[in-house]
Amino acid sequence: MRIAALSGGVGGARFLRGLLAALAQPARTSTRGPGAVDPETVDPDPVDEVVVVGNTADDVTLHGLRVCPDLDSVMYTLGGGSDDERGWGRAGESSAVAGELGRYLAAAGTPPDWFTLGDLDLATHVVRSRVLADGGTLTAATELLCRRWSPGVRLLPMTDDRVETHVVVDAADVEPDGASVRSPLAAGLAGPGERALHFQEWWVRHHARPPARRIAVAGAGAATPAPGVVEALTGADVVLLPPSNPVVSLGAVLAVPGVRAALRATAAPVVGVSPVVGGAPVRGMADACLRALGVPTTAAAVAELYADVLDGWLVDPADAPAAGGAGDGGAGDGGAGDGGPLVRAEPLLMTTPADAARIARASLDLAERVRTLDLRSRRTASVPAAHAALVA
Ligand SMILES: O=c1nc2n(C[C@H](O)[C@H](O)[C@H](O)CO)c3cc(O)ccc3cc-2c(=O)[nH]1
Repeated sequence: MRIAALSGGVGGARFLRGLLAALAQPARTSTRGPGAVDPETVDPDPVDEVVVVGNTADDVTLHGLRVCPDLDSVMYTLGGGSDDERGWGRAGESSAVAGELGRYLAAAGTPPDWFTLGDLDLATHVVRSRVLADGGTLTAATELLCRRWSPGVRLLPMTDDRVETHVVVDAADVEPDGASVRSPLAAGLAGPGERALHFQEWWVRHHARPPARRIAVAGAGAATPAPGVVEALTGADVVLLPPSNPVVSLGAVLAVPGVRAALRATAAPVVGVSPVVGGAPVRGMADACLRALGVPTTAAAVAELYADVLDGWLVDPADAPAAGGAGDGGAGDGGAGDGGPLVRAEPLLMTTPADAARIARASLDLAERVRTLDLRSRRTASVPAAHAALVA
């Protein structure tokens, strides 16, 4: 079995860690007792490969280094080197270089005090930037970095082209200063009385507080999928959409037209896990991003963003009555309507690795159920307008 997944940062990475744990366990419990494995209970369809297509629209160039937060979150988390408490970067990190950089740049009047690159993490960005400066691709850099981490998946950037999410805000809400990110991709995004902020500046520096008038995944419209991405999605037996941010993470991956086209074309069941539980994002500030698109923070509204690609939708029991879609009458099934994906309920708060493994197993079970039913006709023919509007 070949599994392909799209991913953002921490939410996607933790789901994927659960997926690998679930795949490492026998599918059913032996009748001979805990720990024993009956030959007939071993999963008859072993997993050949898991390919992860990572979001690169959060990427930012700082101090001349290309930083790829979402690819790194997946790589560190699956490679056992992430700082799980903080949610990003390396475990056991220090910040001596950042401190010294701060002293140099404060003297120049441009303190970069809102985005910290740790000492260990810096090595990752140096290696990546060196590959890129030598004319290599982000795919090649990612492959090289993953050789050190052995994440247990094939990690691919969504594209080798430069794509960056920018958030257009009211100019009166944010004063420009020397610590702002400058990016050539911001050109032309802001109209009169507006300012385009690099996503990291809006998210990390301003905590997503300045209301977003628009969110633009700049460069996506002209970008092509990185080598292997289309093949992984069209050749997969199952495609999973983890509980990542549906706008700036999975929305950005799907903003690359060839990626969305591959998902629309794949014969594999596409199953998503809701990032919204009880009307609130499970982590991060996804509600601020959804608001910019005019989309309510509900599991049903997020499913609508994926309506042209989604066959199965895992929601929390708290959201099941309102989740829409089609139920199949199975245990834990929360759907009721006629159209849309097959909806199933499963507690989605991912507090422990065991929760992540259980949720991943439930998503694979739902994919299996989708496979036995003919649900592809429930997908919509056109790309949902709110997601289409992200492409710039
Ligand atoms: O809130 C922060 N998030 C930081 N993040 C997290 C991050 O940029 C965002 O949370 C994600 O991009 C959103 O998915 C980093 C990620 C990296 O890979 C490398 C460095 C950082 C630094 C910060 C930081 O200083 N503050």
